[in-house]
Amino acid sequence: MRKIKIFDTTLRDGEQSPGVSLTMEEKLAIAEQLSLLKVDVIEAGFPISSSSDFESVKNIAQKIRDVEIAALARANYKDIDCAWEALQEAEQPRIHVFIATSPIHMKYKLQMNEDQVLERAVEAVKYAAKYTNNVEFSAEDASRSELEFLYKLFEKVIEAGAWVINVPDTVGYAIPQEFGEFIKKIKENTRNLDKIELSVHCHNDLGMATANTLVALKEGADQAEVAVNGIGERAGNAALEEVLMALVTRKDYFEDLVVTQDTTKILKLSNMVSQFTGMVVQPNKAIVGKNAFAHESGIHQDGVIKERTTYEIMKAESIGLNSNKLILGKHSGRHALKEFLTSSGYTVNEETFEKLFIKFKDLASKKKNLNPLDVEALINDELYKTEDYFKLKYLSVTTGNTTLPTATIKIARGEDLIEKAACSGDGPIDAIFKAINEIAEEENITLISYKIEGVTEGTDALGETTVKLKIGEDVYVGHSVETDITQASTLAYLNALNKYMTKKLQTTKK
Ligand SMILES: CC(=O)SCCNC(=O)CCNC(=O)[C@H](O)C(C)(C)COP(=O)(O)OP(=O)(O)OC[C@H]1O[C@@H](n2cnc3c(N)ncnc32)[C@H](O)[C@@H]1OP(=O)(O)O
Ligand SMILES: CC(C)C(=O)C(=O)O
Repeated sequence: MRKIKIFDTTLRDGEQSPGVSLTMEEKLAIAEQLSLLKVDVIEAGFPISSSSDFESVKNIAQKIRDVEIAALARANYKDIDCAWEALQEAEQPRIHVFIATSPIHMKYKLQMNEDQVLERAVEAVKYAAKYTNNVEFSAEDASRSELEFLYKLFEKVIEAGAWVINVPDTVGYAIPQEFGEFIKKIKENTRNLDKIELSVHCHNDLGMATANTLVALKEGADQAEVAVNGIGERAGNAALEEVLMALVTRKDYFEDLVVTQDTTKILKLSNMVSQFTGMVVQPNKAIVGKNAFAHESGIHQDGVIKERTTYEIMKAESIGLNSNKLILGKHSGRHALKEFLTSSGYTVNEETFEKLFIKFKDLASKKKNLNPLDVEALINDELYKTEDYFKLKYLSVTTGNTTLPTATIKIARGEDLIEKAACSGDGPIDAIFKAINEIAEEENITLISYKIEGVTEGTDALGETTVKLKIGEDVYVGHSVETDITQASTLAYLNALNKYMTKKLQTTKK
């Protein structure tokens, strides 16, 4: 039997998805869920890339136990020092050093030749190994690199102290059979590779990240680098839920491979990542899409009623879908909500619980059929909200086919200064956003996307609103869940602005 390690890079490569910017609280919440799912390694960030990445890695390293915490570093002393500083309080720290090895990357990007890259890689791994014996080395763009060069380089970095060798398909170029052969050759021709761990990190540019990962594991790789919902640079990374469920569901095929994760935590984690990143999961997405366990056509429904396995290869409960048997509604009391929180893995103090209970009752009285996802969205909103610098006090919107859409809004700014604005717009939402901008008085705010989706079906569905604002150089994702879509849009816009203000005020204090 061979234990496969699941290395999650949602917080590092996942956060490299265009337009995604997670707050520290959101990153910590995701890390907590990853730890409940029992991933083996959490790549918490790339500390040198920004002070907020540094702080997030540090925070996660302090708080998340029983999991290896990795931090990324280029092959230079400054990056490695910074990664190590951020990892100081980690129970099981890992420094992840990388350098590109393909002719294209070496020639054009690094402007280095093979000897220089080899020397730099060895020097960097030796340096990182002074801090910890848990050093991972990645040969960026390995799948487009010369094999002979990789054998030599890997041997040297293993000698220098690397404990994990990672083979990334950085640009998602590999084809499964070919990638399997590639891994096999690396295993056969690299001296001492059997004494350490071999990893793969596959991107999805041609839609083959999961397939490439699985074939590599079958050929002897020990670790799969994945991200929740398959998010990541460009078309994303191999999806955690796909790799994991493939290994579990096709145990007959992957007979000698063992994974130790709790798959029932998948759906909650997927929802959280989707909510915080604003990257909505496509309905037909494998494992976590809302259609993944739904049957629409009669012949399929008939089959499933007679015998579930006719059309289902996995149980919905195995990923945490419908596992909660308590029906929450407007007649539910504190005990039921507490039970829901506990069984969903949330721990809250009494004060937060009371706030949540009031919000829950309010929601339940507006919405007849509460679904567990509605309640989870409400909990996430309450638990991981940012400081409310701008607070909504009053909102009135008039619109109609013969009326100019107009929004009147009152917002508490900072401690207690109440400001008022009234604006008209192309539609009610446009009018609301203009009125908020008038009060916020921030220059260079650009709305780059606005999305509203029903969390559940029906006209009383919760509107899950996601707003992305570009302010200066950064993108801020605001999120809100309400039954009233004008209110949801206002709160999502304010949420994005509050994230911006939190960052701005933190920077001013420093
Ligand atoms: C495949 C991957 O996912 S790699 C991780 C990608 N993630 C990121 O890039 C995170 C966000 N990045 C950033 O914030 C910035 O790029 C920073 C802070 C990391 C670096 O910023 P800058 O110092 O301004 O450099 P910039 O990004 O413009 O260029 C990268 C430099 O690193 C060099 N470099 C790239 N990879 C490596 C490496 N693995 N080891 C050593 N040097 C490297 C490049 O050659 C270039 O060097 P040059 O300035 O001498 O030409
Ligand atoms: C840093 C490495 C592992 C990476 O993200 C890639 O090559 O895609």
